[in-house]
Amino acid sequence: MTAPLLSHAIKSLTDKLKSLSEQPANDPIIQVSVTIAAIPLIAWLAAQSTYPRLYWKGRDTEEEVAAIGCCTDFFFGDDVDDIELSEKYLKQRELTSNPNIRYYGGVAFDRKNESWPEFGKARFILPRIELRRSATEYKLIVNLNISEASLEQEIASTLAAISLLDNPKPLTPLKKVALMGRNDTPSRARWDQLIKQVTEPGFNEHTPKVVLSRQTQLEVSESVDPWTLLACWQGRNATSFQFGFQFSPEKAFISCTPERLYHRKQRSLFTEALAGTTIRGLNQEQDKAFAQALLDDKKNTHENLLVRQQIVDELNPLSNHVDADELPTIFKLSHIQHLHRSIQAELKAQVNDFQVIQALHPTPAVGGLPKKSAIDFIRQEEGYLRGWYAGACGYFNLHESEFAVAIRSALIEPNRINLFAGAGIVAGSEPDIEWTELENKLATILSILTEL
Ligand SMILES: C=C(O[C@@H]1C=C(C(=O)O)C=C[C@H]1O)C(=O)O
Ligand SMILES: [Mg+2]
Repeated sequence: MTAPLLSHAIKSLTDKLKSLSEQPANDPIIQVSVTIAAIPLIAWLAAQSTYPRLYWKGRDTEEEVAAIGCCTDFFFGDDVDDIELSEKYLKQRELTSNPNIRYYGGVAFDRKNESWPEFGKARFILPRIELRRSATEYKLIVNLNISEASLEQEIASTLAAISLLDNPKPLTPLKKVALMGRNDTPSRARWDQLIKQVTEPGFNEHTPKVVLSRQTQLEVSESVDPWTLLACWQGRNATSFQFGFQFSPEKAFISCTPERLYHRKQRSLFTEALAGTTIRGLNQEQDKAFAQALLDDKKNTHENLLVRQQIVDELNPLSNHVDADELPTIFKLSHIQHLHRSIQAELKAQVNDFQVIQALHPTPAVGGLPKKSAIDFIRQEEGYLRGWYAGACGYFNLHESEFAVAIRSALIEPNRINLFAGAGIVAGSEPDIEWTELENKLATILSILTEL
């Protein structure tokens, strides 16, 4: 049997929703779904006019999700602490035993500092409407939460959200942007000073790694559609996570990141150390030579080893056992290659996602070592607010959760694109080389946006 087209699917979803009032609900959170015919998710999302809009595609899975609207919105502003976050998380988890209910969102890089206003220190959404693809199966899903509203109210709100759905339109090709200006924070001169400070033996002795980053603001003559840009980016780095969160028309955060924070399946946890960078070669032979030089390089292998060490140390108290690759391998992207080590653990019973995030995030791949001293340095010296850049984005649910590290990311605003890139500064780091590494990390997105 072929899956019904969207309009038929919407009709049967509406019927299912209307009949909900005849059955008693087991859980306060109710999910209703129908199978639909194949549909391009990002094009569907770009055509919708409801906010928030979000998209998530895991790195090694055949699953992707586009979602709009809120059934429940957990927003944690500047005055929220980790204890409050964790309590809310646990309470919410108790509301459902359905493993298909997912909360999508993110946690800022620095939970003790100010963040971007609508994104907050953390924000998680149980969407009103989701479109999920699992391999070749597509589903239209709605979520209802009757813990705070009546079933009748929730059915009415969901039907109203469904009535606002728009049909997908093919994405129009992205036009190259006309660059009106570029502004880097920290500036090139300031970068040199910062690298000097961090590599100075007196500092390096107590803080062996700080991941310094830069915000590059591009002023553009025409606004760029974040979803079209994400779709193009996805085409260039298919082996990365791809995601985006847009809580209002004015701001969208998108990312095409290679880096996993963790993937949990029941109590099995998969994480990694991804750090150490070089460029791709122009041909296979040169590419291999760059990879080998990266594997042999002292500074880069040290950058990676510190991440491996810290992740293992953080996971040990939460786990029955932790296994980590002894030797790094190469992870290739369209313009750069990284050193990579896989790490696996079996979590102790009762360890929850929030504890895992608290322990791991931010890892020394984006923060530094020791965590506190590196983050303090970043907070005081970097000169801009990281917000969700280098934060943790993904989803959690009962049996499975997955979070990516939000690097290779951009905050899209009207007539402005903010790009972010960081580099691990350790003993032996040189300002010129690390600055060039930042440029290399932006090469893919810049090649999509500009004529470069
Ligand atoms: C911080 C970023 O990347 C991190 C830094 C790397 C490095 O310095 O070699 C490599 C991968 C990431 O761990 C970024 O891309 O913004
Ligand atoms: Mg590096």
